Amino acid sequence: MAEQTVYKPGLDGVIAAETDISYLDVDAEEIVIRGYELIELAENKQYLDLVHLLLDGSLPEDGDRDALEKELKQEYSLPSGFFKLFELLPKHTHPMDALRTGISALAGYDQDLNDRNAAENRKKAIRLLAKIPNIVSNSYHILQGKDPVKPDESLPYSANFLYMITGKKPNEQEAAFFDQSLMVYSEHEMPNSTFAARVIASTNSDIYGALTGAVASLKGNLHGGANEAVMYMLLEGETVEGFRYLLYDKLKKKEKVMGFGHRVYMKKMDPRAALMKEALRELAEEKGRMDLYEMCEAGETLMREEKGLYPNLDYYAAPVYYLLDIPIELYTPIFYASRTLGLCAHIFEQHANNKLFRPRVNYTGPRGLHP
Ligand SMILES: CC(=O)SCCNC(=O)CCNC(=O)[C@H](O)C(C)(C)COP(=O)(O)OP(=O)(O)OC[C@H]1O[C@@H](n2cnc3c(N)ncnc32)[C@H](O)[C@@H]1OP(=O)(O)O
Ligand SMILES: O=C([O-])CC(=O)C(=O)O
Repeated sequence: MAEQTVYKPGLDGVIAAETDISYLDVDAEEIVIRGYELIELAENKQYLDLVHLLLDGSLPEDGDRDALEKELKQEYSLPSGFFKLFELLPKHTHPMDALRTGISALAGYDQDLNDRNAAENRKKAIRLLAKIPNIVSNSYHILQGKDPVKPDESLPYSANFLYMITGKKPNEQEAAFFDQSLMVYSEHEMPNSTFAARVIASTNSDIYGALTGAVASLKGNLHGGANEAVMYMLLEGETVEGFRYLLYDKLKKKEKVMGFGHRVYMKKMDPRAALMKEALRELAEEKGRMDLYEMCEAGETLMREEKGLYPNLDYYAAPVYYLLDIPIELYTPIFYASRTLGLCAHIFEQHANNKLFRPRVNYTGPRGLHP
């Protein structure tokens, strides 16, 4: 007789892996990343420190961060002729689709595609972390009929990413909030995209394939695509009253309100959203856009009172990106670019201790039919 197992729709609450990368401890309100707490890291460290933590196993010590940054800068450029790929795409292609195409294409340029020793894995991750911001920014510019923006090696890693997107050198505050957003987006245990990447990696498929699948997963508006959707909603609302009206209307029509709810946090605020809310307050004050902050707060209050739902990271990251002058279609690609870090760590872990993912089903169809 077949072994009896319990069916959990959406694998809700199911343990899918053993990992030493990260863990959401909802009761303790901690996002544990290799033993450290993500919010504390985001308040005190930089994205490159997290890169060092996730790829090299520890926070950087004297000189390590600079050395890492140097390695990344050496890998910024894309293979010659690579941008032609984006010239061939229809102009209305979404940047997430362009990114998916770009990552997939990188596989062909990797001479050691299936080499998986620790040194080679690290090299692949560095290459991807260096090149993906270039793909995100410049596939967008090319689709817009503009010239690509060359990376500026005089800028720190994340400031350069923001510069390649906007074409303007960010000031210190803008660069710091952008870097902080990359930190909070970098890794989050077992979301759909990480699971998708690990499922693909578990067939012994290569890192580019696993990352390509993860782009498709992260694009959906129940996952990463929500940050872009939040901003369109805020713009449609226009004012506090307009936004409240829009949200009431969505709730009345039983539509989901993007940026609220979370499979793991459920009825609690995502700790990362609280950090981005504070970033939004400071940026809004600086840029004279407290109206945007007030709209977001009004939405937060309404959703708590009406539905008992709390904001997730996407709700507050979206208006932060708006105030950083980032085009809305790039919000989800930026999330992905940052998450490349966590995804690489998970793919390496899957390859190092692999068991093919292959679950079973509860069959609900007919039997005994004949042609
Ligand atoms: C960084 C990130 O990727 S975070 C996630 C970003 N995604 C979003 O913001 C999209 C909006 N949120 C959602 O759709 C959900 O909260 C999810 C997908 C994130 C989590 O979903 P699940 O754990 O599967 O919960 P599910 O969608 O079944 O929701 C449970 C109940 O809460 C309601 N609910 C959950 N989120 C929302 C929401 N944002 N707006 C309105 N109602 C909601 C559902 O309608 C459902 O109600 P019901 O039981 O009366 O049918
Ligand atoms: O954990 C999840 O399901 C989604 C999420 O917040 C993330 O990927 O950052």
